[in-house]
Amino acid sequence: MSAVLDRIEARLALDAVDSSVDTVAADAEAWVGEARLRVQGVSLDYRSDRGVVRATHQVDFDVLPSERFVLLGASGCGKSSLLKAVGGFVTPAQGRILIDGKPVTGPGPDRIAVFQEFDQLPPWKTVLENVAFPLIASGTATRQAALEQVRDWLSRVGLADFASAYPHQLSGGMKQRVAIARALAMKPRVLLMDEPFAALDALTRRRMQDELLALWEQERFTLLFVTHSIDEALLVGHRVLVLSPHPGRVRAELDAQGLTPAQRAAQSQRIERLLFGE
Ligand SMILES: Nc1ncnc2c1ncn2[C@@H]1O[C@H](COP(=O)(O)OP(=O)(O)OP(=O)(O)O)[C@@H](O)[C@H]1O
Repeated sequence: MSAVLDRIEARLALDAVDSSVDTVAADAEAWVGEARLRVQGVSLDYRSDRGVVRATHQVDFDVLPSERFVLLGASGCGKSSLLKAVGGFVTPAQGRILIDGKPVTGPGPDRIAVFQEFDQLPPWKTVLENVAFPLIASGTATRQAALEQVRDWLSRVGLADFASAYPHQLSGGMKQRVAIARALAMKPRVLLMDEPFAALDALTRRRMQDELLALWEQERFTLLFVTHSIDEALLVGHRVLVLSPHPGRVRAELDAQGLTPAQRAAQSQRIERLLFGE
């Protein structure tokens, strides 16, 4: 794992030397063996009575193990569609998606998603049952083992005292913590997060971002995170993929790790120019 992190640091050092290079295509081949997730030339179409809507056009990116990778773009640029495609819920019209080198052909317990909506938790199940359900239903753990793991996960997200509460008894932030615990308990190869904090108030959102980063420090999970907030992208991501408006195409891939406040402000302005023009 540390070898991978060393590679990321080496990559960042290289990019610092040539900050005019937006994409990492130049040495992509050297990374092939290490990518946890590969998205190659992915175009996504939706068919309706009114014809075909192209959501993304020939999008490429790689995510390394333990990397936090962010998809950023304006509303309608296809961020959620890309996440759904990685989740196996949408089949690409062009291109392919690989997890650990194997093509994605449908949903699977190796890719678990956390969404923005608070109603992603079945309201008739307690917090404990909500987190245990995927572990037991997928056969990942026996009921006994699942319940032990769940108690551990609830402690890690600060909900040890709420195991027997129902979702309607929780705040929005607490519900998102349950969803995160439920996802991480499955130890997914890639954790998918679709604007998970967008429906929270600003203070809770900021706290949840910090908590997510603290959990990542402990668990080093691989994260694909969707947002339309430049600040959130630069806070959460090691790398940020900026997508153009509808249909989404790759505008740039930027480093966001270890930035000083001045560098972060510069990256933020750069992203604004990419998204909105001069
Ligand atoms: N089920 C669907 N049927 C038809 N068109 C769809 C469907 N889902 C998404 N689209 C279209 O695909 C495009 C991309 O949508 P998507 O939700 O992926 O964008 P997004 O970047 O996640 O937007 P937002 O930030 O508003 O959630 C949009 O034009 C949208 O209208």
